Amino acid sequence: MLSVSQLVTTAGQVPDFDLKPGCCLAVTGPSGTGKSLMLRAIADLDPAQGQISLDGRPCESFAAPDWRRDIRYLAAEAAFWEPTLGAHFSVPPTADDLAAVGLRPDRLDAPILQLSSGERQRGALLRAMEDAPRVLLLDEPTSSLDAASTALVEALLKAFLSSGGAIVLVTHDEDQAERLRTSRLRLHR
Ligand SMILES: Nc1ncnc2c1ncn2[C@@H]1O[C@H](COP(=O)(O)OP(=O)(O)OP(=O)(O)O)[C@@H](O)[C@H]1O
Repeated sequence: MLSVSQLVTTAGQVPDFDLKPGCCLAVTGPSGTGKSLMLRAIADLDPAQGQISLDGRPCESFAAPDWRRDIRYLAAEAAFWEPTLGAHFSVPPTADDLAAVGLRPDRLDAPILQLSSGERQRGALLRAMEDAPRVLLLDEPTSSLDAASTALVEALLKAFLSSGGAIVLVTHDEDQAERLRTSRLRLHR
């Protein structure tokens, strides 16, 4: 489904990989080895050399919004530009959607600045999963979460994989990498 070949970011060369539907590539490695730059390059947010394709179709042949609709990037610190979480969705998430990540319905209408970092992180993940993307590029998606919320998010990600989605997961949590991954990539200095 997602194929990455000869990718070079400003941090260096990324090993080639192919990701099939239902598969999760866990990317680990010391700080500063280019994990985030790799995700940003795949999302076509930063210039990079190399070939990236989806279902055999090269990234360059997609209009940028179409590529980023299919290949959804969630930054380690997600940006918000509307006053409330709910305003970031084209269709507001249902109570069940919110419960899947442990968010109370009233969090949708609270000012962004009144959300905890964990609530913002879970809200940003729900937003990234809106409209059924094909691939999720996740940069430390549970870094602000307690164990219970992390378990909810991991269950949601497993359901996404079961439905045929694919994930590139950057994480410093080796146990999480082992729980979710179908393959591993370790970046070195
Ligand atoms: N836009 C940029 N231009 C040039 N260098 C950058 C840019 N963004 C990050 N870097 C540098 O590239 C290197 C890799 O950064 P990156 O954020 O990808 O690391 P990382 O592996 O994700 O680290 P961490 O685990 O701390 O999040 C770092 O040395 C960083 O300072």
